[in-house]
Amino acid sequence: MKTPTASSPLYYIGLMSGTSLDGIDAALIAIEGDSPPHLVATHAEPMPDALHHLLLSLCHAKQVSFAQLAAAEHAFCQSQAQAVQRLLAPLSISHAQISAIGSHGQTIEHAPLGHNGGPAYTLQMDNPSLLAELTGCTVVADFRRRDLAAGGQAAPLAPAFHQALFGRASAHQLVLNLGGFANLTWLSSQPTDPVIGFDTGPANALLDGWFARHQGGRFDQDGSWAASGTIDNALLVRLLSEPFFQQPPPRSTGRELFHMAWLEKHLSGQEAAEDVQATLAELTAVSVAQGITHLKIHDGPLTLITAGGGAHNTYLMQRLAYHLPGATFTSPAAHGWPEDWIEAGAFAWLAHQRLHHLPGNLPSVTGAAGPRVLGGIYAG
Ligand SMILES: Nc1ncnc2c1ncn2[C@@H]1O[C@H](COP(=O)(O)OP(=O)(O)OP(=O)(O)O)[C@@H](O)[C@H]1O
Ligand SMILES: CC(=O)N[C@H]1[C@@H]2OC[C@@H](O2)[C@@H](O)[C@@H]1O[C@H](C)C(=O)O
Repeated sequence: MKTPTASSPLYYIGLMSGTSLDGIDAALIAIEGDSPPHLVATHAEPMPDALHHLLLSLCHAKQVSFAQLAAAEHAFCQSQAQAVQRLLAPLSISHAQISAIGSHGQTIEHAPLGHNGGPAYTLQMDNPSLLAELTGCTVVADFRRRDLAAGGQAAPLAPAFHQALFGRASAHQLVLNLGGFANLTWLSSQPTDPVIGFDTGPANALLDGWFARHQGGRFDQDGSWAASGTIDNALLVRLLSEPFFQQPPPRSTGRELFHMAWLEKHLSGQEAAEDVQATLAELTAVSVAQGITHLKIHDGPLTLITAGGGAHNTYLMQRLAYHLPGATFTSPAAHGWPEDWIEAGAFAWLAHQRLHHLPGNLPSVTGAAGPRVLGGIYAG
């Protein structure tokens, strides 16, 4: 196994298609010596409408045929291969120089506590064998299930990567990812303190779903439709009564709990659609602020590195600032990592960890019995 040195970096590609189902993010990273991973190039492969709707329907399907699953998996893998092709095409780095692709796969369902008394499971649709065949690269995949097997939540996994990227600063770091769901990572200024990380609740998944239903289109640009509404406090209280928001970490969640039917259950039917959108943004802002309060930070002024697509939602960011008075919001771009690329970068880094037999999880975050080497290798 090659070891990275300052003169010969190792290259990895991370492929992430998150719970927003907006597209496949491809990030090429370089690992040189002991330095934090470096972002070299990126490509966002848009999710074709047909695939977006197919995956969304699978996430909420009560019954699925094997043929439907196979069709979705095949189309998804073709898009992944396309993403790799388009990422590398303008570069002087060839497929042969890629140590491995880290493929997250598409989360279809996540039930780390099991369902109705059944075993814990987390399901990422993926076809790493086909991806290895289509790209000629070694693929590392199935990152979550080893943590689950060790009694962990299998999510969030990004906190370990946040530590690799930002953990050397002398001051504390608080990283907020606003994806389909939101998660927080706390890196203390004392490197010996355990990393804390957990999902705070829904973010873009519900905002996108309500927007698509009432306005058409994929998402509420800059949160302008939400900003045109009024927060419905009674609705907010009903939404926040969901026990998940009171659950102590380790905790993770997804579309199996927070879906459109969950929202509808709490609606009186009298609400204006834009008021619901404003209230959903408020739900994200309040649940993140409550998550931060739960951390009881006494480590200097609060500084947040905000990442994920929700960091572009101006209205949501204004509501977060309102609920976190005195906090400073920074972009990870200051560390060379623009907000949209951290998660894809995380799965590239996890592939490196796997090839070097290094742990990928943080038991202090997921609750697993111990550090574990995550993922399986599919030779190129
Ligand atoms: N300019 C913008 N205004 C409002 N929302 C935006 C904007 N840009 C991106 N978004 C939101 O970000 C979402 C995509 O975010 P991201 O790529 O972080 O999600 P994800 O990869 O599915 O995340 P995760 O895996 O963490 O759930 C879009 O679906 C949209 O809701
Ligand atoms: C099961 C799953 O796919 N979870 C995602 C989701 O999207 C955000 C949040 O919920 C986080 O827990 C996780 O993704 C990131 C990459 C993580 O594991 O850190």
